[in-house]
Amino acid sequence: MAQYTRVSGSVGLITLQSPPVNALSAAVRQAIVDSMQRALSEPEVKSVVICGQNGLFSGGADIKEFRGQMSGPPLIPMIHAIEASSKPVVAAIEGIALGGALELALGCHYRIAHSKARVGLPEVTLGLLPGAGGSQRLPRLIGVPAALDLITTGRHVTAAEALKFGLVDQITDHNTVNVAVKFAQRVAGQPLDARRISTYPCLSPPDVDVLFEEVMQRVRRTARGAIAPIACVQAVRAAATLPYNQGMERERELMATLSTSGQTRALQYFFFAQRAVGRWSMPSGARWDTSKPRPVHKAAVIGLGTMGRGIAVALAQAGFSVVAVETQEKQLMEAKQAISGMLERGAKRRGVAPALDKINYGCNIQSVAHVDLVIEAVFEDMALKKKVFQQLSAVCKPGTFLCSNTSGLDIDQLACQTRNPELVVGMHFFAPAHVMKLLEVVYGPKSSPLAVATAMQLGKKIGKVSVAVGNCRGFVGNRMLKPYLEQALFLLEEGATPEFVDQVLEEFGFAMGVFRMSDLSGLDVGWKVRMADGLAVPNPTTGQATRLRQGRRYSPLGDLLCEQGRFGQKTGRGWYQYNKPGSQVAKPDPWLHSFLDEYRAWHALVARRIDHQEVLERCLYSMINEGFRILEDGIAAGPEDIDVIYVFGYSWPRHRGGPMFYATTVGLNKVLERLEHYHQAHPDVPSLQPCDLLRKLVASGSPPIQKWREVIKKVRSQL
Ligand SMILES: CC(C)(COP(=O)(O)OP(=O)(O)OC[C@H]1O[C@@H](n2cnc3c(N)ncnc32)[C@H](O)[C@@H]1OP(=O)(O)O)[C@@H](O)C(=O)NCCC(=O)NCCSC(=O)C[C@@H](O)CCCCCCCCCCCCC(=O)O
Repeated sequence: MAQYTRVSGSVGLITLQSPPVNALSAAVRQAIVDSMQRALSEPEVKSVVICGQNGLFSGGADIKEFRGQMSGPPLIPMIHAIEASSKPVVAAIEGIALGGALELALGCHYRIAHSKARVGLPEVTLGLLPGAGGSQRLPRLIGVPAALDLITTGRHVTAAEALKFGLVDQITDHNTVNVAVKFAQRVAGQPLDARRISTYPCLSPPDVDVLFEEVMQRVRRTARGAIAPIACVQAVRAAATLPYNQGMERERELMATLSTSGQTRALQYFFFAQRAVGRWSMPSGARWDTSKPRPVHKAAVIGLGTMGRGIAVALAQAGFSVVAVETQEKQLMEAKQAISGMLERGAKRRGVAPALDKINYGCNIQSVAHVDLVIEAVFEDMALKKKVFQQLSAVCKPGTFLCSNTSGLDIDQLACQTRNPELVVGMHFFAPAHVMKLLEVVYGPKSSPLAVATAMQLGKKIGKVSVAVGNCRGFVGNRMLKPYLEQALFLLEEGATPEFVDQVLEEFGFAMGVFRMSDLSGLDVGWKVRMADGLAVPNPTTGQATRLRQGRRYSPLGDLLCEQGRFGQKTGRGWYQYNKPGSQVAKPDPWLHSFLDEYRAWHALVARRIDHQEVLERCLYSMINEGFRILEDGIAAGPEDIDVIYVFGYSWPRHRGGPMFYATTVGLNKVLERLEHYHQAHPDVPSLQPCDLLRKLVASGSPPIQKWREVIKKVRSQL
């Protein structure tokens, strides 16, 4: 757990040993305490170095331990004892020093980092604050503004940036432990009073109150209801205004609130969920650890509209050679210009050279003959996509993976157009594709584990969080979006306004309510799909029949707006009005309110008062219910997959863990009971009918989310 050795005659070397990230578990903390005692008691030892094994200092407190009763020596007194030591202690930071690990390093008298190391206090991302003295020592060491930045964002900084801040004393390109040992020998016997950070005054800028006010306002604006960023500001404020001991007391109080909050439980769940989705499996039994990906060197993108452009940029920025194809010369030139601009802006932001030479442009599909993988991103039209897949199958070299960026069409139908259907998968990016982190990798019944593994690995290489999902209409994300959108429309019919529904959803934590989001994406997208499905029909017969289609309740409100040319932001009118087409500032539209009044009158609907609770329950529980159906159908392997898709692709507030985790915080029995209630009131809305898996989970005592897979297995084996 930590090895103690004496090196170079007079240096006690404590090596943290707890794979994979040397987290500061109870056993590691005990070993540090024991090793420090030994180092202090051995007269030959004049100084101490703390490092981590395998080139990695430590990933901080062991997050798994937060779930249960804490045992072993607590971090705070351990770090105080190190700081109070009469012999100098040097932290040798390789790889990472995050959270509690950086707090440990701040308790040391000196910090030496490898040039490639990264340090940070990411506790805020787990719904916590640096609760082992980090919120009090960091501002004393690097000043209030820099500490506020690091602690409220949780961002990792490079060794070079850490040196600039004065967070580390030295950086090296050589063996960090050797450098630290030599350094420790040099400083042995020197006075330590000036090296104990807790004794430093906290130097604040003269306008510190204004600074805290500004930061607090920014944090409140961006936190979307998360409490940890606010507590982080309060803790740093305590460092700036109180003596160290009182600041520590404030840190403890704030930490006590955060560590017992539902938000930290959600964020810790999400931390592990993000990692769990990499361990994908398919119903065939194929898995991440038994399926080897094939290397991709050269990729192609077919269709250079908004999505294709973003995908080409994401690939080129990650170092892939890209062939970008658009069949019309004029569109190709426009796309080339747009892509070059995106690459240049991205490169400027990251301080690197733009990867312009990574992309070759072509008008002819023949130009993709030699690539390893193609991503088709043409219009969302099955006939067109089928044609492209036939052409690709004829043109590409044997073994080329053929992927579609469809957002919900049947992957199997595309695979059937090719000679090698096992090489076909969906790669569903989210707009803007070079920015959004999510990638749904969609396997059809014929997709091989090799194709899935290759797409998953490619996703990782271009910086995406990739989730493997099965093939069905809308896959996971868009399939769950359907009942959510549908409920929002029904609520308008029954008396709500777009502003009210959006306000409730934004207060819940979504970056954008459903109507603002629809205006941004374009109302015509869904309209075209509904027309293709025979749902949206021009001039339907009047009366009740227009609100009942294919045997279920249907709201034509979206279709009616589209018939008026109101496609959202791009036309300057949608659920809201905008100053001009393309503007992003949504304003309530009196025209829309009269339109809703007329619509209700026409259909003899009496507007009623709808409250916050009903908006949340109907929109979210119908979506969650669909999530349970997706699990039941085996489209997602586990609830973590759904939650990761929703946080990264649909702006679900991370501090609520994702829709399936949220259901556990509400209580599965409550979700079931409310769905039953709403289904009784709206029997013609099938998405409100609670699904079997939800009933089974409630009947089995609502097990914790980590145990759902066992129940899902049982339910699926009974089908
Ligand atoms: C470290 C990483 C950057 C590595 O990334 P990489 O991509 O290489 O690998 P993975 O992310 O896949 O990780 C590999 C593997 O390791 C697991 N793991 C990673 N970090 C941890 C960890 N810290 N703990 C446990 N496990 C970890 C990970 O899950 C993977 O395994 P899996 O099986 O899931 O595949 C990257 O992993 C990373 O960023 N890690 C997280 C780093 C982090 O966030 N660290 C901060 C942790 S929180 C912390 O340190 C808190 C401190 O401030 C101390 C708080 C002290 C509390 C004191 C109590 C105060 C009192 C309050 C209560 C008072 C009550 C009262 O008074 O009444």
